[in-house]
Amino acid sequence: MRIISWEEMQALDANCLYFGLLPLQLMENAGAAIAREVVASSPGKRVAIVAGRGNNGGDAFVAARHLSGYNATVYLLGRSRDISTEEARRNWEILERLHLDLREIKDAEDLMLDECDLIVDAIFGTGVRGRVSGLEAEAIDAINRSGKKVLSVDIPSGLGTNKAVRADYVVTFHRPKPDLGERVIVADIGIPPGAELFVGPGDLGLLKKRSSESHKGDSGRILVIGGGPYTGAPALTALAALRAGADIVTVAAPARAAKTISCFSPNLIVRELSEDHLSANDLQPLQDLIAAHDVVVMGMGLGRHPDTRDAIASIIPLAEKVVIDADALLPGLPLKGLVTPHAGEFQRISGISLIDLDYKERTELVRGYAWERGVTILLKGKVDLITDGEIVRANTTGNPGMTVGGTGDVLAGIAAAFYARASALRAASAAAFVNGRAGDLVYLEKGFGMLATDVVEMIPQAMRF
Ligand SMILES: NC(=O)C1=CN([C@@H]2O[C@H](COP(=O)(O)OP(=O)(O)OC[C@H]3O[C@@H](n4cnc5c(N)ncnc54)[C@H](O)[C@@H]3O)[C@@H](O)[C@H]2O)[C@@H](O)CC1
Ligand SMILES: [K+]
Repeated sequence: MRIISWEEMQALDANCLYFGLLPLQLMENAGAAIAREVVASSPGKRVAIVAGRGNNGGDAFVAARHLSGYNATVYLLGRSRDISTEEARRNWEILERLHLDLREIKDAEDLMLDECDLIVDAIFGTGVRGRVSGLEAEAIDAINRSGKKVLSVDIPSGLGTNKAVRADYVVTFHRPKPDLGERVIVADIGIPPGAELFVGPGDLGLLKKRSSESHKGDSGRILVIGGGPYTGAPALTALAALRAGADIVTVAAPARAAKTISCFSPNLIVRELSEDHLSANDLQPLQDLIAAHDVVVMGMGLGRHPDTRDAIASIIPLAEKVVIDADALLPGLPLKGLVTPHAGEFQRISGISLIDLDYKERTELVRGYAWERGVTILLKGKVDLITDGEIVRANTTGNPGMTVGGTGDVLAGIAAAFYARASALRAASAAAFVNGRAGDLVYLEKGFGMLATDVVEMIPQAMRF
């Protein structure tokens, strides 16, 4: 089973909530799973549950309720009025009303661990931060000194800090996590595969955060190489990248197009290339520009001049991170980074037709192609498909109004901005979600009268939750 990182698990939790799977439901399943393991492994009927005031404790409150027939005592470290989450509080209150054996303790000496057959450790889960001291540290020491069998809920409490529980085994939820040691039981808590497949707001949390001390350029410098016969497309990409949080966006465009692009917005920095189409003559200045940016996004509005094809072939290998879109999607060219075709463009580069195939068949073909070429593909469609050849994600935001010209250019800009802050797979997943959601928000106001520029303006709102 694939190990999931803690931050991925947090993102998954956020997506579960977005899809309507409430934390209280997951907590019920988590607590029931803990109780099942207690029944399966406890040497006797006396169980001491040592709980903190967060959701890790909440899982254990649920477990206590499921342990009828057991002699369970719940020790809450601190006061019940300091329980920090709604879900944990609600479960505590049920236990209170039903008169289970509950003890709110101020001192670790009040833990009667000698009397039990098994300790359930639910002091901290993934929410532990900083140093552990005071009552919690003393309780961890008491558990470690007890000589009793210890079952930790989700993780050994305090793992990764100055003080941690030494667990005999850990019941963790949904998937194995890193650093849990050898005796780990993975409990299903009712998160279906779709919650991992479909992109949601949790994926935005996987982009590297902007820190409060960040400097100009820290959040991404994006170079758009586009324009020629068309000028609107690269401008949309550039503006979308800015709205998605990039610090600096430069558009490098053929001479005449560059002049028009400059007129679209004073926010754009535009560099003029030498001719009226991209050609090998511009490789030197482009090489310098590429080195000065984190991500290159190219193809929008470039046209099909034969010189342009050769120039694209030379540029792609120069960029460390590149988003390849539109007119840069040509057969026989090198591929790298993130490739963003619709089904027709996918056929053009790969020779693979996706027409009349069902979702599964399409997914397998696209995943296989991404694997073979060593790239991440964002296949745009009614349901967007994102894959790096191993992991497959899907996005369902967006609406038929988005068939208006330019929304693909917007998506490429968002993807480039996010790519500066994450892997191609994470960037493409979050970008597909945000682009579609921005379109959905515009649709509420403007219906099918939406323009790609409206979608650009809605990006910041689509990123807020
Ligand atoms: N959807 C979800 O998020 C799910 C979460 N679940 C459980 O929720 C846990 C995470 O819950 P929480 O985020 O509430 O966090 P925790 O329960 O791990 O801990 C947070 C609590 O500890 C306190 N705390 C943190 N660091 C401290 C320190 N160094 N010293 C003293 N107190 C400290 C916080 O103020 C807060 O009260 C998971 O490990 C798992 O057990 C499960 O219910 C399943 C679903
Ligand atoms: K724990």
